Amino acid sequence: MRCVPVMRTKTPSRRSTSLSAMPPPEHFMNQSQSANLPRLTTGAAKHQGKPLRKTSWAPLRMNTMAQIATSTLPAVLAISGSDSSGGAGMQADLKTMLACGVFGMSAITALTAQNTTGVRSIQDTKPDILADQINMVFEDIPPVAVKIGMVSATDIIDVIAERLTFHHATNIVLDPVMVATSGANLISDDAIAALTGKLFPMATVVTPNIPEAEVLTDTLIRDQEDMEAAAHRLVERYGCAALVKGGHGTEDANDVLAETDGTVTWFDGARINNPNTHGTGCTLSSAIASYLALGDTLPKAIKHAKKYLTGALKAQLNLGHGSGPMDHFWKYR
Ligand SMILES: Nc1ncnc2c1ncn2[C@@H]1O[C@H](COP(=O)(O)OP(=O)(O)OP(=O)(O)O)[C@@H](O)[C@H]1O
Ligand SMILES: Cc1ncc(CO)c(N)n1
Repeated sequence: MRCVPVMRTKTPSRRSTSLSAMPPPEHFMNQSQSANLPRLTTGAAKHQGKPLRKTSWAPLRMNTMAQIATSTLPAVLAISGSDSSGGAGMQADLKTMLACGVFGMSAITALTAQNTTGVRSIQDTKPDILADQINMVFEDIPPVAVKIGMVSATDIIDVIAERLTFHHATNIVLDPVMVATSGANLISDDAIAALTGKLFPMATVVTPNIPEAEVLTDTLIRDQEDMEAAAHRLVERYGCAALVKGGHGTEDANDVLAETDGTVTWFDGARINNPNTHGTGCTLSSAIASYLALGDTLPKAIKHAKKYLTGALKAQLNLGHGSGPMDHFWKYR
C-alpha cells in the first residue's frame, strides 16, 4: 500500500511548590531578602561549591540572558475553538505546530465540552476578549502565519476579520469548520455568510472537506472531477486558493488544490485503515500554516503537511470510545 502522499501538478518537571510559598521575583525584594537567595555557580567554582561571583543577581542574570537568548522560531497563531478531549481544535493546532517545528500561539474562539463521541456544550468567547487575545499576540510576537478553525458566530468572525486586517496578518490558512467528525454542528447558518464574505477573501488558502465544499459551492461532489470543479469555483468566488480534501471519500485520500493563477495540483494519499480521524482537518490546516511559516510555497507546504498527517494516522493511536485522536507526536517516538 502506498502511504506517502504524492503530488501531481497540472500546469519540565512538575512544580510542587505552591505559589504562596515561592519567593517573589528579585526586583520586588528588599536587600536582606535578596541576600538569602542561593548564588549562581558554574564550572570549576561549582565543583568546589563556591559562588561564581559575589555581585548581585541582576548583572549575572542579564549576562546569562545575553548568552542564551539567541535562537528564534517562526511563530504561528491559531484562532480556533478548544476541544476538551485534545484531538481537534486548538489542542490539535498547538500539538501540530510543536511537532512541525514552529512556535504556536492561541486565540480561543469558543470553549467546547466534547470528546471522541460528541459535543455536549459550546460557549463562544466574548468578541472583545477574542480581540484582546489577537492584539496581545500581534503586539508582542507577530506571527508569520495564522490558522483559523472553528468560528461559530457572526460577531466572532467580524472581530477576527477586523483585527487581522489591522495587524496585516499574512499566510492565513482557513479551515471552514462546519461539522465535527462526531456529527455535531459547529457553526450557525448566518455565520457561514460572514465566513465566506469576510474571511475567505483574506485567506491564502481555504481547506474545506467534501461536505463543506458542497455547501460552499452549492454543488454535489461525487468524484475527483467534481472536487476539482468545486476548488475552481471557490477560487473564482472568493479570490483565494482552495484545497478540497478527499478524506470523506472511500477509495483514497486525494486532495486537490486550485490556485488563483489557474494552477491545479493533486495531492494523492492512500487511504489508511484507521477509524480514529478526530481532528484530521484541524491538524492538516495547522501543519500547512506551520510549513508556510517555515518558508514553503503553498503546494510544498501542503505536501509536507499531508506527509505529517499521514504519519499521525499511520501511528494507529487508539483512544476513546468514538472516532479517536491521532498521535501528533509520532515523529519523535
Ligand atoms: N483514512 C484516511 N487515510 C489517509 N488520509 C486521510 C484519511 N482520512 C482523512 N485523510 C486526510 O486528512 C486530511 C483532512 O481531511 P478530512 O476530509 O478528514 O478533513 P475534515 O473532515 O475537515 O477533518 P475533521 O475531522 O477535523 O473535521 C486530508 O488530507 C485527507 O485526505
Ligand atoms: C473545537 C473544534 N474545532 C474543530 C473541530 C473539527 O474537527 C472540532 N471537533 N472541535
